[in-house]
Amino acid sequence: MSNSLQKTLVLLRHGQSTWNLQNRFTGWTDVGLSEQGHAEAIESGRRLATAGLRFDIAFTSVLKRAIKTLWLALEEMDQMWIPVRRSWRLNERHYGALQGEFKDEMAERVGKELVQRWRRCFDVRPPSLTEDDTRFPGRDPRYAKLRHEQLPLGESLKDTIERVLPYWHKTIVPAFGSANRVLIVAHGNTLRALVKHLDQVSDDEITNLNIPTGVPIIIPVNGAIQPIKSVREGIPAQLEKCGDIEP
Ligand SMILES: O=C(O)[C@H](O)COP(=O)(O)O
Repeated sequence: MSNSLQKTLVLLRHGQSTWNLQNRFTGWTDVGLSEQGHAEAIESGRRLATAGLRFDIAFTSVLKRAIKTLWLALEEMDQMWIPVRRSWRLNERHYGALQGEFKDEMAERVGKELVQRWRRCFDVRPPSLTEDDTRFPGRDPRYAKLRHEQLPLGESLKDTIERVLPYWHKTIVPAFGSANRVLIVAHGNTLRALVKHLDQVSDDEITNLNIPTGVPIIIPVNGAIQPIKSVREGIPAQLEKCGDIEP
């Protein structure tokens, strides 16, 4: 590995999932990729290979839509051999009792404005699960090592940031010590959390940011693992605002 290489972080949201396609709140529900999502993942690998990027390590969540996207992208780059680390801390934001609900049906029930607030406002939590709910993560063996207080019942973006950033600081940033190119394949809201941190986006402004599925965001970083230019410039512009009524 040459140390003269520009250190680069790439963020990639998983390809479209079957529940993105059905427009359902997903969160920690472990759904697979749709046919389109599968194609998006392969295309993301193609784009990264065309950009000449070779990775030293990859990070992902413990949810298969992200893991499969990573596999497909690495396969396309012929880099399936690189080390991969998975963590629950990169999981999508937990959507509480909304998980499984259809977003448009929910908007008819409670109003589009509230649905949009749940989805995009910085510190608005979705309605909570209870621990006897089958969707409670404490019932899932992959979370058996989490402390009770780490098991979410429903998270705001603020809560999500609070569990993503310790992983960023303790595990991902140190990985750059021996790696020049680091790939993170994660989820819409965990990537919003990272972009908020990297670009120092205000709590208010972050409500405008949406991360598209399957589009790699290429971020050259300096020695302190800070972006050399604005991360948001590399992300297609979005019109959503906190509380806005979506079309
Ligand atoms: O968990 C979900 O429903 C999606 O992955 C992200 O949904 P959002 O765009 O409504 O936050």
